[in-house]
Amino acid sequence: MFDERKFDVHLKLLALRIPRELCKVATKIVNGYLLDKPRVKPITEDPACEKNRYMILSERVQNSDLSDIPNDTINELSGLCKIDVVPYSLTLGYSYWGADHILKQILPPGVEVPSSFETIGHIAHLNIHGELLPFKDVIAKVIYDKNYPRIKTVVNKVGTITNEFRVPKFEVLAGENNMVTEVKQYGSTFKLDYGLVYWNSRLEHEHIRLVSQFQAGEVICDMFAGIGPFAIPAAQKGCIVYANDLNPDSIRYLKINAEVNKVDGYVCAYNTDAREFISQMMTVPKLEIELNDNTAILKSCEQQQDKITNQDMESAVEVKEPPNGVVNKVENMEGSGISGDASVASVKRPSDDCQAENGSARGNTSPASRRKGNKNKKMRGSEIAATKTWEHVDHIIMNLPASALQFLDAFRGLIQRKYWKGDLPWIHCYCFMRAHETQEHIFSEAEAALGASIQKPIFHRVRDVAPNKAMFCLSFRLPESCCHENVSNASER
Ligand SMILES: C[S@@+](CC[C@H](N)C(=O)[O-])C[C@H]1O[C@@H](n2cnc3c(N)ncnc32)[C@H](O)[C@@H]1O
Repeated sequence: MFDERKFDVHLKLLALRIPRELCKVATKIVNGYLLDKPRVKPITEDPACEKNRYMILSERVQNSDLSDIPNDTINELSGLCKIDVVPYSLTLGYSYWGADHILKQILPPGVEVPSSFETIGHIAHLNIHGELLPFKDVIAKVIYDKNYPRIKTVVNKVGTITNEFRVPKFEVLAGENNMVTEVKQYGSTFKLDYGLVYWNSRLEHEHIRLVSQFQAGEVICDMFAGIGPFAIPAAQKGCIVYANDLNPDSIRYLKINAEVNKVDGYVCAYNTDAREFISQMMTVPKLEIELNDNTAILKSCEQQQDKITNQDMESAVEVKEPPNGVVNKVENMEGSGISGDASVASVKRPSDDCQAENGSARGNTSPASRRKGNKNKKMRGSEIAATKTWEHVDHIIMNLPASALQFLDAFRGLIQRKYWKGDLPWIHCYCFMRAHETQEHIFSEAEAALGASIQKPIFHRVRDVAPNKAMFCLSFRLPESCCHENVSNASER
């Protein structure tokens, strides 16, 4: 590819031959006149005699009579030992120079040298384009050589991201063709195939910033979860996490990561469209509605019976029994020890998949009891099984900045207020803002999608993604007016 010898720089230097045992003292005396180059030791072995060592002098010392060094120094050194000056040749070659130095010599003058890159485990991700494209292989080789063994694969992004999974196309330019890697973020380990799933190491701080707002025991829905950089740390904190992604490979790795980080008991994984996912999370199951209706009927029957019994006490009239079906159904639930959870679990919905993966499905823990979650305590399968997401979710994460605002329409009339307990969820919706846009633009787009006005929104600048484009997180509590009040329209599934 290129001749590495062309980077050789030959230095003609001088060295002092000093008895080995005096080197330490002599170094102090000639301090400031020894060779001072990164990664090159100024004291080396004398090839002719092991009793001596060479003290290599700096390039500033050119005369063998040492006239470049002050007399005082020379006199002090002469008092220590006989001064013996020898010529010394040093070659600084390809292995010595850094990537920046080498690339500057290879690339045309004036171009920006691409010596920095994003690191994902053992992979170096370059973004070589335009005038540098003809040099991509040589750039990759230098970056590989200079960073091996930390970097074992060098890839370049090809074109722009067009697929909905937000995964760039890569070409491997140097090293092994292996895109499966492992990264660590704030104590969590993430395995991933960088060629198949979305990953951005630059979001590390944002992942932790958001998760730091969550409390142990809270219920989190991550609509665009990827391989779990929000979901896994949230679960490690003791949150119950429902994590979804459309990309099946992301979900495969999300499950692997939940296991690797020992939080598979806290994470329920879904592989569907975000709208479908959040709708399934918030839909009150038919059996729940029936149970609710039956309980209401039973209550009214009991009240009726009490009334009749009271009347009976007063005057002997015929007592009407409540409908058999109602009594039997409720008695069966109570008498057989089958809880409401079991009846919910029998409804065919994505949580059945979760049940298969985690040995559980959603159920009926109240927000208050869930808040007792403990970071270090392994959650019992029943706790995640007992979570009814249509009754309470604390936070909903939407990290698909290019279009998450448009997905906010999914919340219109989604929550059945009658079944919901406590505050409505916080929505954390990521978006991009261009230079010509303002926060008000984002805000009105969000309100238009929701069909409701947002109170007290919080804008957080995440990072600049391009000179004229920044990523933001818009956080707000879902407005009450988004809720569906009409219970009779609840899903019949
Ligand atoms: C920007 S990434 C964010 C991933 C992760 N939350 C993170 O912070 O690294 C967006 C994710 O949304 C997923 N995605 C794209 N469209 C989707 C949709 N309609 N429904 C669900 N997930 C979708 C992609 O596969 C991708 O993993």
